[in-house]
Amino acid sequence: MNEPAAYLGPRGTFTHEAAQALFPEPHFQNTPCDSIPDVLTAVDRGEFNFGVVPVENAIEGSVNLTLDWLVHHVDVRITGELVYPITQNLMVHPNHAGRPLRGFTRVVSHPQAVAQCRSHLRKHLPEARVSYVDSTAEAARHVAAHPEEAWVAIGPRSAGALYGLSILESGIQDYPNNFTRFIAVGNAWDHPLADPAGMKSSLLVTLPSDFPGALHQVLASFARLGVNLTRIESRPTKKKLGTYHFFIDAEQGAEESAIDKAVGEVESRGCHVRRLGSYPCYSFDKINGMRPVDNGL
Ligand SMILES: O=C(O)C(=O)C[C@]1(C(=O)O)C=C[C@@H](O)C=C1
Repeated sequence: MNEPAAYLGPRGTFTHEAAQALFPEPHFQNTPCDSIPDVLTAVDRGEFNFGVVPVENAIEGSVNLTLDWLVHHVDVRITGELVYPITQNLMVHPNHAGRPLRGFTRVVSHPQAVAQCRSHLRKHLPEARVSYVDSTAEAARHVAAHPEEAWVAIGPRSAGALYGLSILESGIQDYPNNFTRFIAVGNAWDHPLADPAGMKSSLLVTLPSDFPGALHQVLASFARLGVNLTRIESRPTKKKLGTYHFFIDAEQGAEESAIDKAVGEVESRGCHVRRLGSYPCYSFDKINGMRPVDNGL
């Protein structure tokens, strides 16, 4: 059928790997976009039925660009989630593979990837300047395109293989349990390979005004109805300093209507609640025992 699914590209990003797990080829055709806003906007406009973007990392936390774009620029449904293992690698043009680490002048990567390796970089590449690009695979492509420069890219092994880089070091993230949560957006689809580990609902809650206990009351409604919240994240409304939207992820338990009841209560207190989607959650190791995608390289 070859249904196209958009992902944060170019080929070889972690998001590409996540997209391949969520939307396996040949049934789907994973198609790169240049940035997270491009993926979300293309899905919002109906140019793609499906899209995949990162939303949270175990070390660095939220991918704010994804959260903000979901709130302010598009109206797309979250339709699935994948928690995927992240191994960061230091990769260089083969011309420089024998150079000592301190001889490299520039580190190129996505801000999330750099942040996941901050101590490692301070220790081993203290003099190198950092240049940020829109994805780790873009960083690999950039380093490959400048063989005359002593630059390193941080990113997945698959990007290194795709753009002809040598791996100098693997697993350079500062903490071992590095995972990123990716979301699928757009239309619902049946994942052909796996049973989900569970179901979640994502909600965007905006308080009517700031008064003592406002957020407490919201959380109390979920607690009273026995709804387990797995995440709460605030982002500025961008309208006034000190005002926030709250992203709340709620586990869908046995009592299916509990979330609806909690949302009803919260709305009756004057809060605005936008439902971002109810969706199945996949964990990479549980997708039919698959190992991390190697992009067939
Ligand atoms: O640049 C990539 O490879 C991406 O897929 C983006 C991204 C992110 O934004 O979090 C995805 C996973 C890793 O946490 C690092 C970067």
